[in-house]
Amino acid sequence: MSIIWNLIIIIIFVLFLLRFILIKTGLIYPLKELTATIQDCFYVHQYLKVPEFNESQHNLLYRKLTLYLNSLPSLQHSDSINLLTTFNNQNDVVLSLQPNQTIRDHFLGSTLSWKNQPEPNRTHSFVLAIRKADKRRILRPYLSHIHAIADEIENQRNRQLRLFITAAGGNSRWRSIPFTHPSTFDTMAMESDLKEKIKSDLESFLKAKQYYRRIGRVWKRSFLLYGPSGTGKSSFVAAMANFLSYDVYDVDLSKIRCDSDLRSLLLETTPKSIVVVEDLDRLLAAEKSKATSFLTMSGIQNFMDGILSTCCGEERVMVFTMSSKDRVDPNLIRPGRVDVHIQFPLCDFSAFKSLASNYLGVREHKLFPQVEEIFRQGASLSHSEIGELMISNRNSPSRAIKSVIGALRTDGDGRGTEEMIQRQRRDDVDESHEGFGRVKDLRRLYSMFKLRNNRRSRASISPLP
Ligand SMILES: Nc1ncnc2c1ncn2[C@@H]1O[C@H](COP(=O)(O)OP(=O)(O)OP(=O)(O)O)[C@@H](O)[C@H]1O
Ligand SMILES: [Mg+2]
Repeated sequence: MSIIWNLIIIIIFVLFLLRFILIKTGLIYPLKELTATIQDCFYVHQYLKVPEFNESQHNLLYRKLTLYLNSLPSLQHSDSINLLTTFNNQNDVVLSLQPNQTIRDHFLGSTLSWKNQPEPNRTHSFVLAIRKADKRRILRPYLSHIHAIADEIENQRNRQLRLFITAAGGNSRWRSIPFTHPSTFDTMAMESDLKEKIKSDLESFLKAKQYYRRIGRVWKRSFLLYGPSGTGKSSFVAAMANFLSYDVYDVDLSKIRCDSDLRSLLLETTPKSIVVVEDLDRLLAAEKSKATSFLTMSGIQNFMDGILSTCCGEERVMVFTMSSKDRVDPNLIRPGRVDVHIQFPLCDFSAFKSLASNYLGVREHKLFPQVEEIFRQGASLSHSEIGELMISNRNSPSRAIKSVIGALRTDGDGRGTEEMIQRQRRDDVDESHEGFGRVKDLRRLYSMFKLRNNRRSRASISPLP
């Protein structure tokens, strides 16, 4: 009896070992193929051909089939496949069947196989082998399934992001233009840990529909980006939109007359979008000073809570930017209303190196130790100021870095700050006719003064519980 038990244990062990080896070496896939081919021998098949051309015209079904078959997970296990990039998006690598390659698919419990068959006139056809017994039951639903999946892939690929802006005149309508901002998380000069945290926060948000439903919360995530002017808050919003493939709705509160205007604007936004309110602190201060404003604090809070958005779909990200958290009512940015606070500090040495690598293509330079020393002494400028110097001297990295050193030095002993203030004053005159221009510039001046005292603040993300 014990011999039989030992034998059983040995057989189980050998089977496990064999399975492990097959999986590790990838031999499991050709083996599965072989079993499926042997099984197929016991069925009678019908062959249906989908040619690339219908007389001289492109066959639409062939095109959709190409998209569908290239998306099948089983394609990844094939011995050899073509790797292609699409015209629209060069980062989008697609797999494709090679001539005479066969791929299996499973649908409603049936196994089907497709062969990419070259034709004599340099065109191709896909040939479907379907079991005769299954044809009546599955052929129609299978073709509809192929159409649906191909359409979905096509929509995803062709999706052109749009930027919606509040139309002038206060009639609460959005106007949209293609959103082509090139900013991505890769081009943002900020701490890499912070970037990774934000990316994984956004990724886990995307997957959390059921979770939000279960805990009874609106499926949205709110971010507060705060920091001095030119430190990348707006670029970061664009990077988020590109990362998530979301449209951007830029809410200009100065054009909103009352709470109901704000409500109807929000109701007109679509799911999978980022709703942005820039310079919230400045706008709130301006609203307060207005003699007659029908936009109330509770209206703004309801808007931020996104309660209204539940009736027209969820999956929204809301972003508020401001120069400093200190000047707004803490209740406005309390946990639950704003989930993640991200600080955008002035440029430090590590951000300078990212900018130099991005704008000038230099990762190391003999002037870097000098730059580091100046940063260590407390000098700093905004990313946009340093970026501008680099762009205007992009043909000579040494000149660019020297001009940054010069700007940091002048700023360090105070002359730069004065110069910048003068420059701001000139801008002030130019912009003062534009509603909030003066308030914005005063804010910029304020950040220039702060610049001298508070250079070395580090980037931080503070997710609220
Ligand atoms: N962290 C950064 N990384 C890379 N580029 C940056 C960064 N910060 C700013 N820039 C560059 O500086 C310019 C201005 O940045 P941006 O408009 O995003 O700043 P901001 O914080 O929104 O300023 P403001 O508060 O005045 O609106 C952009 O062209 C951007 O390319
Ligand atoms: Mg901005």
